[in-house]
Amino acid sequence: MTDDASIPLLEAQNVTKAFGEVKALAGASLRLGPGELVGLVGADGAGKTSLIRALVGLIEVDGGTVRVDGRSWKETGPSGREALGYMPQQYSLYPDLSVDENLTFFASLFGLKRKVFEERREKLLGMAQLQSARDRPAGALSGGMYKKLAVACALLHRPRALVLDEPTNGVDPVSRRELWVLLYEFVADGMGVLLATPYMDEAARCGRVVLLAQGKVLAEGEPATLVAALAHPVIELDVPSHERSRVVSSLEEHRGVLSVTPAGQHLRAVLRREHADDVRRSLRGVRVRDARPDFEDLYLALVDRPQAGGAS
Ligand SMILES: Nc1ncnc2c1ncn2[C@@H]1O[C@H](COP(=O)(O)OP(=O)(O)OP(=O)(O)O)[C@@H](O)[C@H]1O
Repeated sequence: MTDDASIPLLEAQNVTKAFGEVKALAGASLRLGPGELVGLVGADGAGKTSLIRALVGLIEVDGGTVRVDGRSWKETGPSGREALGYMPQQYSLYPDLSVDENLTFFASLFGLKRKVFEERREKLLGMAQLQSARDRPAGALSGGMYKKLAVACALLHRPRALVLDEPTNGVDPVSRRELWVLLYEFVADGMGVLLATPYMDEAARCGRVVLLAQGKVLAEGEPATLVAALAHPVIELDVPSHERSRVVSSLEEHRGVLSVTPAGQHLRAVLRREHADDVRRSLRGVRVRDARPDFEDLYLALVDRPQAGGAS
């Protein structure tokens, strides 16, 4: 890999990919630079895995271009992979091998010299807080420890870019936080990290997000900037539980409502700006207050009724 910071580590431009009749990617673009933490956000089936697979050279695209460090996969050949650490959604470690043995196995795939490997192993075990579990079979680790070991294996060869497909799926909140602390450390060291996530709170923690729906990018930018640009008001409603389903149905049918979601004891709704007064009038008898928009509001406003737009 070159050290030219102006060249993205990974870049997809107008990528299309169909599986039979299904258009998984319909002109998606994304770039990842050094020291960036980019979140690829979208619902199930939005095309996140397909875009990631295209970026890491596992599937050939039908149209558009994919570049790793400024070169196509054809140009780099397998050497392009050395630049990347990749953790797919179903990451397979060897369940009967211990933590140490799994690391040893993956190090051998990358042809690491013994001394180099031993140094990196200790550092990674320390970062992932797995030292005390090093002799435990991978199959006996908790979900979070397993994921951290998988990340450690993906980092053994010191990639400049790390690509993670839904890394915190099925991970408890404490391990999730530990994983995030690790990711921030990598990014602070100059690594580019691309992570696919269906979780809005995780998306909001990324430096930049790319919102994907039906294989297309709906919006891209810094989460706080995107939220600030949401042109539609958000309200919270106090609705007694026996009234909830009726109020939800009537809101969902209203053309002025972009999304309705339960929020603890309340309901939360994003209103189309031009119909906001109309919606409020229709809620006579319900206690309504203005709410501060968050990333989930933005996402739902864009994805639920994408024709409405919302963030520029
Ligand atoms: N190998 C494949 N063969 C057929 N269809 C596929 C294949 N891979 C993906 N698809 C389809 O392409 C679309 C996008 O799938 P993809 O896995 O990229 O989405 P995703 O956003 O990663 O979803 P998830 O979070 O559920 O993994 C889906 O409709 C999916 O069924």
